[in-house]
Amino acid sequence: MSIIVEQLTRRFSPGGSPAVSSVSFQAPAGAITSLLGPSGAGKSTLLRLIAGLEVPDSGRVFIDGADCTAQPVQQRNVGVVFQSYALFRHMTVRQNVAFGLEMRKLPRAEVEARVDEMLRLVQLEALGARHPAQLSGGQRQRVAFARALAIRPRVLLLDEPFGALDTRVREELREWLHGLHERTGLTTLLVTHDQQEALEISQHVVVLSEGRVAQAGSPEDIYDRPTSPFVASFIGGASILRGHVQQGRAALGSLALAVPSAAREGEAVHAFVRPHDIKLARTDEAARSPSPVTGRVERLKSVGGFVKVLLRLPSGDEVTVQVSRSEFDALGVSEGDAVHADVRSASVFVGDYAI
Ligand SMILES: Nc1ncnc2c1ncn2[C@@H]1O[C@H](COP(=O)(O)OP(=O)(O)OP(=O)(O)O)[C@@H](O)[C@H]1O
Repeated sequence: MSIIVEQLTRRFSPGGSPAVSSVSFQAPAGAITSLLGPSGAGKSTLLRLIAGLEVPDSGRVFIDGADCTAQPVQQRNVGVVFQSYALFRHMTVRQNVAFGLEMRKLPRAEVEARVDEMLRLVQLEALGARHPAQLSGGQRQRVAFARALAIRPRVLLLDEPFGALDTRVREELREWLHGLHERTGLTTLLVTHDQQEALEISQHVVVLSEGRVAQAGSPEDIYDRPTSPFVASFIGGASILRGHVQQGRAALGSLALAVPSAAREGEAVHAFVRPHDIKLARTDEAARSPSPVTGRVERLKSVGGFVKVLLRLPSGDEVTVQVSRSEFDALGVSEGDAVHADVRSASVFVGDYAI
């Protein structure tokens, strides 16, 4: 069941800027769609508008092709999971999962059968008699999923569901959610500010900035073909190079890159270069690189299996390059050394960089 949002706007104060401003997008049926953006971009407000927990000033929400803008939350039949577990502390896991079913006055036997099914689905069969306080954070969040899924929702709406958990549990649950989605096939909207999470888990990504859609597309589109400086800088930890159009190319220090077709001679340009899109080579191997730029290693930082190399280019720009530990060992450079930097890929935009 698809979710379609048309020109949705929500303003919290009459004169203020809208939290969500003329937002339109489609979440394809059966896919996980991420709503990705920095804090304050309007992600949660958008999710709440789709859930029916907020009323839009204008615009429409369609679930499975039907306009549900005027429907209250209970009638939309959506499953929602928030960052805070929002479990009832005085109830057992089973009672928590049964809650929505009892509200809907399902027969006792059916409630019990559905709770068993949900606990199996989230792999918590053995913990039904426990109270939330006796569970780990990850287990509590799985109970929240079981509760949301028990009502057989048409779509699943997730607001930073792993936001309160530590990195390792978060990564485990990301995998777990992937498996859960494969088993249920439910159309899912996931609010996250974590680009890694969005790129890894979803088939469709809607990037939001200041209440508007900055770009929507597949994770590959968003990562490889950012259409604005905002998306290029928000995704992928890129370094920025500044320069001008010279002889139809972006002259960025000693680099010359292709420019967008609209660029005029002499106009300011800037480029975003991702840390793994620069290949480093020793200066005595320069001949192998087609257009090498020589930079100086300012700082080296070892981070787990890779090394971050902070490079100062002759233009004065700084770029961060990421190399695997084994590549770095083979390179054999130290702070202060000169190295050749071969930029393999960059996103070039016309204008000065300003965010
Ligand atoms: N109930 C509210 N009353 C007034 N302003 C609100 C309310 N809810 C959200 N806002 C404002 O709307 C804007 C968008 O907030 P929202 O929570 O949707 O962003 P977000 O992208 O989810 O951010 P975060 O990741 O920090 O939760 C913010 O400026 C926020 O202060």
